[in-house]
Parts: sequence; C-alpha cells; structure tokens
Amino acid sequence: MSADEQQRYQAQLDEKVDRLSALLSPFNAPKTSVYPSQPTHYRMRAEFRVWHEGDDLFHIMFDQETKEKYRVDSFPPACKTINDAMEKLLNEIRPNEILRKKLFQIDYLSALSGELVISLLYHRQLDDEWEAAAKSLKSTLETHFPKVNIIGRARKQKRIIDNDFVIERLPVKGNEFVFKHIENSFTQPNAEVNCKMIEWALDCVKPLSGDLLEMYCGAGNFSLPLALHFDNVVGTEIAKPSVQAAQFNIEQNRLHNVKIVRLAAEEFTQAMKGKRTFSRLEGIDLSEYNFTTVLVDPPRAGLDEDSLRMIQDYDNIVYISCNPETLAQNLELLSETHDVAQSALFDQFPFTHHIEAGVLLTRKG
Ligand SMILES: C[S@@+](CC[C@H](N)C(=O)[O-])C[C@H]1O[C@@H](n2cnc3c(N)ncnc32)[C@H](O)[C@@H]1O
Repeated sequence: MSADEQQRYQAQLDEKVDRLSALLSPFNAPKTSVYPSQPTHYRMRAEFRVWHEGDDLFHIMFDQETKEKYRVDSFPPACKTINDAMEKLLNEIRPNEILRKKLFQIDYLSALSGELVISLLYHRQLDDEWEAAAKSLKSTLETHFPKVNIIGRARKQKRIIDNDFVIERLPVKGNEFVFKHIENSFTQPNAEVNCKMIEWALDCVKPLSGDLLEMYCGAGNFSLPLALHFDNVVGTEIAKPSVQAAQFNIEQNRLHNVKIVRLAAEEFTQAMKGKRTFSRLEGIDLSEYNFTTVLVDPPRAGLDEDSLRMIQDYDNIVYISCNPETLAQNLELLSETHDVAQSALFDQFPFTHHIEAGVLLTRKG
C-alpha cells in the first residue's frame, strides 16, 4: 500500500476514534483503546455480480454513488485466498458453457485456514450435468487451495459440493480455536481484528470468576474462548444454523462447560424473568448458575428495553457493538446502574464509515 493510502487509512481511523469518543463521552468512558486493521486483504467474505460479454465474463461491482457498474479483477479488501480464487475460478468457468450459462453472481467465503466456499448463483435450474461440471471444478481448484466447496444456487434450489461451510482456525492468546463458518450465516468479516476483539474481551474478564451468560452468541465466537476462563457459559442465539455450528464447535474444541440454546434474546429475557418456559431450555436450570458476567453482541438495532433491564441484574457487562449510535442509546439506561470501565474500537471495516466497538460496564460502587 502506498504512503498516501496509509495516510488516508489513518485519517479515517482517527475520525472514527473521535466519533466513538464523542458518543461515549456522556458516560465518562475512559480513553478508547484502538485496534487497527490491515488496510488491505482483511475480509473473509466478498460478493460480486457477473458480467457476460460475448464469450468473456468477469466480476463486477456497482459504484454506490453513480450506480455505474465497474469491472473487478482483484479486490484488495478481500483476503489473498479470495483474490487468488477470483482469477482461477473465472479461468475455469469462462470456457465451460455448463458452468457459465446464466451465472449472475459469485459469493466467496474464506478463512485464515485457506479453505473456501464458492457460491455460484444462476438464473436457471441446475441439473446433474451442472453437478458433474462443478465437481470437476472443485477438483481443479483443490490443486491450489487446501479445501474448496462449491454451492450452486437457483430458484428454490441449492446444490452443495461437498459442504456449505469452511473450517476456520483462530489463534487467540496462544490457543487455536476451531470454528465452522457456514455460508450465509453471520461470521465476523475481518478475522484478524476478530481475534483482537476476542482477546480484548478475555482481558476484560480476566479478574472475574463464576459463570458467563451470553446473548446473540452466533456460532460461539466469544463463548468458546471465554469458556476457558469461566466455570460455565450459557449462550443464546436465534439462528438455527449458527446454533448447530456452535454445537459442532463446542465438540471440536473439546469444551464441556458451554451450553448454547436457540432462543431470541427477547424470549430468553422472558425465561430469565420467569415469565415463560421453553422446551428448548429443558435440562438447563438457569437458577443453578452463578452468572456474574453477561456478554452481548447484538445486531445493529441494539438491545430491546426488557433485555437491557434484564442484563442490568449482572455485575459485569461486556457489550460488543457494530453500531455505536444504538450502543450510546442503550448506555443511557445501562449507565444508571453501571459505569463504563473500558472502551475499545476494533477497525473491522477499513475504508468505510462503520465502527465496531466494545465497552466493559461494571456495577456502580
Ligand atoms: C453481530 S452478530 C454476533 C454473533 C457472534 N457474537 C459473533 O461474534 O460471531 C449478532 C447475532 O445475533 C443473532 N440475532 C439477531 N437477532 C437476534 C435476536 N432477536 N435474538 C437472538 N439472537 C439474535 C444473529 O443471528 C447473529 O448471530
């Protein structure tokens, strides 16, 4: 990257730090710790439209302002594996009528492990001939990459060769954690910054003990590494594929103190308050746990008011947020009972205005 781009990256990061600090200043937050990203090759996912021109075809994107399409032969935000795959994939598809016909989109999901899922989206139904061609494509690509899975999608159709996931291996404080990341499910896009985020959360909970309660836990991105620190972890998550991936991840990492339940945050709050019972909580007696700490990592909308009031029952709250505006709104209530003890900015999305933030809240003395 040129010195000019490096300067542009730093200037935008400084602006993000100022914006987050301003949002957190009404809550007397201490100085924000900043975790920068690599300015290029940081994304583990990328999606492109496909443009056909005679016998040729290439990846395209659309300019957000002018809406004009532009050709994309390489994509610096995406990791090196995806960039390598972009060229190799099109070289295979271009001369192959079966793979090329009515292909309109290509999605890539990769991992630090080098594994890939490539989803090919079509405006036509996919038959056995397509499947045979896709199998042969997979074999060719596997001479370059450790593992490649191909998914063919069309209206009401999904053909999977051989899996719809990658196996990621994340280094966290000297330990390696294995994660199944499923295509079309939530995973943190910037793997290296994600590791910094998990390590920050681990540092936050270092002086704490007891059990951890987690809401919006996905496939266990935080639950699993934090399980090494707490006696028990109970995580809740709404999306079925993520819960299934979390169960797989618990087993793969040989953890015996983590339970993941498929419940919406709002449902779990009702269960904690004794307002409703759920068969999905069978075998888990929530009153037996010694929850000292809660970790939440909600979608952009933040937490609903009932869940906010429920988490106020716990002494320590680790709040990870992809939207600092809703974080600040939620802090208005949480700061009635808790102080902001730490704050951090994780630059998951370089060269965009998006901010990923974390705060540690501790009960007021
Ligand atoms: C920002 S992601 C965080 C996931 C996970 N902590 C991670 O780091 O990969 C938010 C998660 O909340 C889940 N989610 C969205 N709405 C929810 C709700 N109402 N109740 C519970 N989980 C929800 C999504 O499926 C997603 O997995």
